[in-house]
Amino acid sequence: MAHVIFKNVSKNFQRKTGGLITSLDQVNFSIEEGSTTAIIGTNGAGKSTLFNALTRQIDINSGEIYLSGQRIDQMSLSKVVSKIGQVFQNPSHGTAPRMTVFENLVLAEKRGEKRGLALSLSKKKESDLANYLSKFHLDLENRLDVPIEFLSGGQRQIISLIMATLKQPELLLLDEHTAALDPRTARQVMEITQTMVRDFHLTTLMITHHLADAIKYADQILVLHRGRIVNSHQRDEITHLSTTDLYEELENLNTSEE
Ligand SMILES: Nc1ncnc2c1ncn2[C@@H]1O[C@H](COP(=O)(O)OP(=O)(O)OP(=O)(O)O)[C@@H](O)[C@H]1O
Repeated sequence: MAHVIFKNVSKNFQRKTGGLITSLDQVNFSIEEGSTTAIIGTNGAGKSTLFNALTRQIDINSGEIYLSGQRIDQMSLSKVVSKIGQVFQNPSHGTAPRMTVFENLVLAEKRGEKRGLALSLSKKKESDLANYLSKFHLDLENRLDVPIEFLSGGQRQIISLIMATLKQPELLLLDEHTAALDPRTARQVMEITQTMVRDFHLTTLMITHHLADAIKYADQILVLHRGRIVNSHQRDEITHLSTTDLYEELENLNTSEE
C-alpha cells in the first residue's frame, strides 16, 4: 500500500457572493514511502487547500485521505500534528519568534507529549545540538541562545526544518519554503532539505514554484489546475524534462482559460 493516498477528494468553499468554489475536485494520487512529490500549479489551483486537508485545517466534503494505511481525514487534529511536519513559506511561521533557538528546538522535541513537562534545558543537550547545527555551516551553533526573530530568513528556515523533522514525521510538507529567500540562500536551504530527507528517509510533499527544484528533487511531479490533478510526471520521465517543458505546460493551462 502506498504511504499517502488521496481517493476522490473534493472540497468546496462557499463564495461570499453566493455559490460554491470547487477547490479540490475528485483528487486522486498516491505517494510511495521515502519518496518526494512536488506539486506545481496555476494560481488558485488548490495547492494550499490540499495541504490544509492533509493537516486537518479544513474538513473535506468527500473522499478519503490515508497516511501509513490510516484514514487521517477523520483523525483528531492533535494526532495528525504528531504525524506531519511542516515548513512554511514565511520563515516566522511555525516557530515562537521571541523564544531562543534552543527553546524552540526543545519545544519541538516535546511536541505531542503530555503538557506540563518542564523544559529540560540541559547543558549536555545544548552541546549536542550545537554539534548538530555546526554541520550546516550557517553559524547556527553560535545562535542557540538568540531569539528566533533575530535570525536571517535562511537560518530560520533551517531551524524550522529541524523542528519539523526532529521527531521523524510520517510525512514532511514543504509549503514553498524557499520562496521568500534570496536565490543563493534558497539553493542552500533546498540542498540541506534534500540531505535531511535522504538521511531520515522522509516521505515529502512540496509545493513549489521553482520548476528547477521540482525536476531536480522530485520522484513525482503532480500538476494541479482548478482543483484537479491534470497531469503527473514520474522519475523516469522527469529526467528528460526541462523547466521550459513544465513552464509551457503551466502556460498552456493558463491560456486555455482565457
Ligand atoms: N477558506 C476559503 N474560503 C473560500 N474560498 C477559498 C478558501 N480557501 C481557498 N479558497 C479558494 O479555493 C481556490 C483554491 O485556493 P488555494 O489557496 O488552495 O490555491 P493555491 O493553488 O494554493 O493558490 P496560490 O498558488 O495562488 O496560493 C481559490 O479559488 C481560493 O480562492
